[in-house]
Amino acid sequence: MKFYTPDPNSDIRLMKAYKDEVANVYVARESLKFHCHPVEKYVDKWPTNPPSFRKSAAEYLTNVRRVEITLLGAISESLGLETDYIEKKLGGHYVSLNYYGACEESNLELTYGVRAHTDPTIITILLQEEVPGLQALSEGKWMDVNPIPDTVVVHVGDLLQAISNHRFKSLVHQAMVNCEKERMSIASYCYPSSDAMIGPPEKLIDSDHPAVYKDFTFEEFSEQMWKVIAFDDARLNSFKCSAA
Ligand SMILES: O=C(O)CCC(=O)C(=O)O
Ligand SMILES: [Fe+2]
Repeated sequence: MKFYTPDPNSDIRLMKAYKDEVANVYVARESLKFHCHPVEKYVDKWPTNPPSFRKSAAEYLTNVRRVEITLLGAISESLGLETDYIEKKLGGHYVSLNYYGACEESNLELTYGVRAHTDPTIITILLQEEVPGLQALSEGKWMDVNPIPDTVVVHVGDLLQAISNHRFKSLVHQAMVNCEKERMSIASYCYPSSDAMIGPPEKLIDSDHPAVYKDFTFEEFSEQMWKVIAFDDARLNSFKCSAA
């Protein structure tokens, strides 16, 4: 338990399952979250048990970063922007190793892995092992996103929604638990640097697409996130052009 800390700014943090007394649900996820870019800066803080952990994590996370940059290049181009438009905004990278224990049948109805949310990221790359549990909201209905071997899932996060002036919408998703098998996943959260300007570029604003958001920095967004406890893109509301 040496990684357990209530400090949200810690470079590495173990988070336990908890009961949400207000909603009367149990959130079963246990996760180890840590900063991972650049790897050399943070690797000394990572677990040493099992002994292969640091090497395997460094290799995986370096490759994930490469995939992210390629994807962000393709996303930028699809928006008619320079290939490196989003890459230039990149800053940190945070990872969450998620563990969901199998649930007792009598508790299943009131137990979630993770409740419905969007990610406060540009994109998230999720690797699931073979046990299903991820669901995405599509046209008002929950859809299972079952694992496919050697395949990652890419979530659009709130910040890509803002940068793209709503051409991309952040994905509402949740993780369910089951009574038979524990489940694990690795979520890699891709963040801008604190001074990066988020908000739509001129090219994405016209009379058919008025600017949805003002310019704001990732630092301002992060401050806001601690003030408004929202689980979805309501985190962006105070940056809307129509906001008072
Ligand atoms: O474990 C999953 O399938 C989802 C995890 C997730 O949504 C997250 O870490 O943000
Ligand atoms: Fe998520």
